[in-house]
Amino acid sequence: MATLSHFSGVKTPCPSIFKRSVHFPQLDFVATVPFVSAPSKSVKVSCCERVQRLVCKAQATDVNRKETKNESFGEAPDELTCVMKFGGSSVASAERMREVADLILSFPEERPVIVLSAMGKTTNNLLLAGEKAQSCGVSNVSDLQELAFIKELHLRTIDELGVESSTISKHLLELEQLLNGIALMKELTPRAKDYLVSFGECMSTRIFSAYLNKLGVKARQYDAFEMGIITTDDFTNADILEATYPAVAKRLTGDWMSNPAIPIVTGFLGKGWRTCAVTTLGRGGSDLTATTIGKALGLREIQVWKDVDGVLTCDPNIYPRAETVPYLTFDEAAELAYFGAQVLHPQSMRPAREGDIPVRVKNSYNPKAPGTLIVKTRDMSKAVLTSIVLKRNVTMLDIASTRMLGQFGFLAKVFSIFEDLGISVDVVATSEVSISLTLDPSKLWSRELIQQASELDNVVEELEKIAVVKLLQNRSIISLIGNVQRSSLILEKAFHVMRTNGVNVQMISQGASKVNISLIVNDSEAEQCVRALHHSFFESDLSELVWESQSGNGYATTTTPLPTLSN
Ligand SMILES: Nc1ncnc2c1ncn2[C@@H]1O[C@H](COP(=O)(O)OP(=O)(O)O)[C@@H](O)[C@H]1O
Ligand SMILES: N[C@@H](CC(=O)OP(=O)(O)O)C(=O)O
Repeated sequence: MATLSHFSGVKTPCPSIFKRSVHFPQLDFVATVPFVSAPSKSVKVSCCERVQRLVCKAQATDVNRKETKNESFGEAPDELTCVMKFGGSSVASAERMREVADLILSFPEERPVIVLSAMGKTTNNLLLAGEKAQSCGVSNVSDLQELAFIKELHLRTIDELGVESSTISKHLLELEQLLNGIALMKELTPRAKDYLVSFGECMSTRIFSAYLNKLGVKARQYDAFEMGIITTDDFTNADILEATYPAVAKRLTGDWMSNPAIPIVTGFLGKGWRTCAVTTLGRGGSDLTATTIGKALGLREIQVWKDVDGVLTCDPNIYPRAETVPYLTFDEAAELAYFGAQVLHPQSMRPAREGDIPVRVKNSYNPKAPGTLIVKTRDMSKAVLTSIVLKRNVTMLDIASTRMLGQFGFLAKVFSIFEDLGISVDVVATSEVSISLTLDPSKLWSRELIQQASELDNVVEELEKIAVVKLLQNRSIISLIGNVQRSSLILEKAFHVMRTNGVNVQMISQGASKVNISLIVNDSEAEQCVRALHHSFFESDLSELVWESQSGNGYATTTTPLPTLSN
């Protein structure tokens, strides 16, 4: 991974050459121009100036190579090197888009595929607009506050970046027509929802691509659903299908070889393989788009640029003193994402792990911060706890067989009920005749509230045919992601914190080879537990404990006073 080299230095405006570059179609800067490393003087310069400088340098130093390499002999351009995904907060305004363009240009050695999310809170606003149109049957959807906000944001951005309003005018018009349709039908199906939210990514990528082209940097916009991202037809939560990888590789590599331009791809979206309709990959799904493209092209690295310094030791909204985790394995990151850390999409590690492609989580607001590097293996010899994750609003079921002894097949019966009802289970603790488990809220949340309630009723009704069932709601899963080789130490310390704070752990689960220990507590106690656990594991010295537990007697004693709950 390259270190961030900021394009700073003596201002070198080169207007004539810059102008020429705009009209010079072969200026495939990413493909063939060897960018020169940054001068050391640190003077803030605009993106425009950077491009001018790149163009000057390219023309001054590489004219011969360029001519012989691509044009005279028709050789293929150098391959694409990495994916850079920028989330909604990274492209929330014209200013942020300029900074992202700057950032991309500050990696002269990279030939990246760019994946973008919708601008800022656009996805939320689109969903809200859809729901209002459906429920209020708005006669004139142009009155919808959310639609007005979306229009204003995108038009202002276009204006401030100086790109043509025609870049997205068709989309804005179509969006309004779609909302009118929803209002008329008073219906917002999951399929319509996915089509509705797709406007966010379709517009952000078009604006950004037009802006790069305006700067003289050749870029090409892609809608993921036209580019080979093929998914199941599970609207609002679709899965990537295998056919995606060859299709995406063929399309992106083919275009790049024949006419190099930075691909700017819509994150989050796909195309259902049966319906051919637009699908979405679940909230935060652009991370998955990025890792999918990384695997499809066999790229060197996948970068996901966020608004935090990397993956942190816990959610900074719960505890602002959370620290950056420098290294994670794919397994740790997947577990962390699955158990609720918003920073990564739950499925996003799968393609990266399959392709063994490192994922780097970086902060677009603070590019110099080293971020988090996620790889296949890492040195765990000193690792105890990596991160604490909280999943709120979880439903727990306590199921005890009505026949108390030796009832083989009991667990199989319980799980077949969940299978039949299509409900995923998260955490399980079991004996031969009883089982406690939590239900995966992400699968339940994607359904309507009423549907959720009746689904829970159905589960209980079915289970009551073979067991006594207790339904416990408003629970939280606190997941301790770390080194299971140190599970005794982790558990000792965690339970000490819980006891000191008077919290009763209602269920605990730890797999043999997993990187995760899950504790279930009441929702109302959960955040305070996370803060106390964080303090205990990350803000006190564990080295003595680690040393003692390694050196033989198996007993680790706590030397630091344990914190009590506080808000
Ligand atoms: N363990 C964690 N590490 C880092 N960020 C976290 C963690 N848990 C929750 N977050 C939240 O995730 C946010 C980043 O994820 P997200 O909003 O999806 O990023 P983006 O939209 O830029 O892709 C952060 O702003 C932070 O509030
Ligand atoms: N825009 C989509 C997809 C996404 O990945 O967004 P973000 O990268 O901002 O989390 C969402 O809000 O869910």
